Amino acid sequence: MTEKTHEFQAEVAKLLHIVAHSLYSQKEIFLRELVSNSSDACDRLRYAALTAPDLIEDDPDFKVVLEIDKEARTLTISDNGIGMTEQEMIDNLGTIARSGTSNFVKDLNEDAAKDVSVIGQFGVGFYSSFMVADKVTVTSRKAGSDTAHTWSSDGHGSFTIDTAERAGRGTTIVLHMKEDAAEYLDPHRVRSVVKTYADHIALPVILKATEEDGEDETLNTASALWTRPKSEISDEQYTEFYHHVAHAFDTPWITLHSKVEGVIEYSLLLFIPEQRPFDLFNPERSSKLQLYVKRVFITDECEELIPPYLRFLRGIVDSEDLPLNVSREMLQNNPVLRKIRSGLVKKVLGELEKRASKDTDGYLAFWSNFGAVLKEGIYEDMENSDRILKLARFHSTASDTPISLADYVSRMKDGQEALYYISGDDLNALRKSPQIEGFKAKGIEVLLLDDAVDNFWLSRQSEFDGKPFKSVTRGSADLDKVKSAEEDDKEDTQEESRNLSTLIACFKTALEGQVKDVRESVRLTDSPVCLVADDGDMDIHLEKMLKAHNQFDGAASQRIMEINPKHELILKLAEKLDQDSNQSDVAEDAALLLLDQAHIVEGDPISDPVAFSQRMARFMTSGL
Ligand SMILES: Nc1ncnc2c1ncn2[C@@H]1O[C@H](COP(=O)(O)OP(=O)(O)OP(=O)(O)O)[C@@H](O)[C@H]1O
Repeated sequence: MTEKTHEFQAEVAKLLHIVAHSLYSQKEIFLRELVSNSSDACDRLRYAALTAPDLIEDDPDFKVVLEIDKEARTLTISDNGIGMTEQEMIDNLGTIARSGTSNFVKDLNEDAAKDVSVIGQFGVGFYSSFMVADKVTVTSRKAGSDTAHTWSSDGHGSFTIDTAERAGRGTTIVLHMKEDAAEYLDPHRVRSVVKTYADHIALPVILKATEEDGEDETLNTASALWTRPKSEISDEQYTEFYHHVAHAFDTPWITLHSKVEGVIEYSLLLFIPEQRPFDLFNPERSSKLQLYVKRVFITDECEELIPPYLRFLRGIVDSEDLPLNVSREMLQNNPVLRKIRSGLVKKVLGELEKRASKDTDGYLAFWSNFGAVLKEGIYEDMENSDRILKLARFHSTASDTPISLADYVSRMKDGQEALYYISGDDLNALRKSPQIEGFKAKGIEVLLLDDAVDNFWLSRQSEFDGKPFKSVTRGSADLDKVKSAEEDDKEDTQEESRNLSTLIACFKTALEGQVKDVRESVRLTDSPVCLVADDGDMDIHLEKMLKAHNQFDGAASQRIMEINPKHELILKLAEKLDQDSNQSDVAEDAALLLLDQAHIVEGDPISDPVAFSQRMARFMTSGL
């Protein structure tokens, strides 16, 4: 066969340009990436060989071999893993296949990209070779096949594929080192890089002797990290293992390493990242936790291992009880896995509870990264919803930092019976909502729920600590039971409400068909009017959110317009009407203007902008 030339996918070409020109000082990570890929390739073959043992019969000892050739200026990384077919090389080494990653690269600007911790998140992986090499060849033979192919590229726009010879299965990568990367042709340097970044790799990483009479040297400990005693594992080794399993660059916030013994037996080494992975909100909500059985990697796509609301966890679980030849189908509804899953959930929630009380700042940072995901558990995991609710933190009118519901309850006023909240998607807008004015004036705290997921769990969880959740944009505000510091005197209120009855009647006529009712408000102090939902209707913001997600198919409920009985505008209008009943045209204009204004405050469109502006002009003219 003759050599065939292929163009890189546009995003790969862009990525390669960024990688080759990266100012990143830790170029040595290329070796970690390549050794890590080799180790993954061996893991995958070990798994495949459980059902097809002849795949590895001729060469059963998995290993990665490094070879330095100073004269040729090459560093070679070989493995006897699963290998790649011609098509797999084209796909894996010419495109970015992982979902979400491609778009991420497309939108990446070069300045941000110089920071490898940004590009590292989506796995620059194999392509990091071009940080140190100006030419890379990959020769691979798939296990079970007798043909091999060589992929070759200088990283500029295209690569070639040709047929090749390779003695056995596996992959060999030859890096032709750049002038400024000569240090990686020095055995000392290679040894130290492997020690630092790949000591946790569970198979031997061997450096071939450079001299005829020298001896090959195994550079790493070569046993699965989680099988070693905790006391023998340094923080750095944990972090490196985390980088390997999570394809991440940050330092884990929490590392959980333990062995569970009893009816079922398993080891776990779990991490909670410090930074939010870029694909956390992918619609699949899939977990990346790796499942091993007796040290053999089985899969990193096991939905049964951990619920989606803990999908930010990284790491491994190694079971002693599952059979080695467990198939993906057997993992579904498996009682052993169910027990492991429940154990993992308890362990993680327990650790989060500990941190929430001991490390408030760390916990709040965790919460801002992963809180919106963890909250999914409040409605998905009935068994643990109370625990998760206690772990949840929320913005509120009384605090600049998010608070717990226990904090909220401890600050409830005498006579206050509910936990009040307002939901929406813009925290700043929520803070300024007219519906919370009266609560603020009475010193009653209101939770500001600005995550879309809040509306979901609220539909399942009606109370906390025996007290109901109540939306401030729905139903009556029942603020009367709570006294503020300087409560207005009662007679005054009665006087004013008497004066408003004509105005309210006039407003009702003017807004017929547009609102369900017009009534006096106890929740307003500064704004003249606001809209609220009737007791039996859907909360305003919930309805809005469902509409935005095309999940609302009922007829929109009409709102109640509440008017502020102490607002100057309302009082003046009422006075005018009481003095001269011919002023009802003015009151009608005012009603329509105020309704439009209330819609604007809610961030909703107004039904007739032309009529609105004409009315506004009339009103302003009459005021001049
Ligand atoms: N030594 C190897 N043997 C077999 N397949 C390999 C080898 N190296 C790379 N691959 C294949 O190429 C793909 C792309 O590798 P690359 O390092 O770019 O990304 P990755 O390993 O999937 O993710 P990450 O970069 O985050 O580690 C791998 O998923 C794997 O399928």
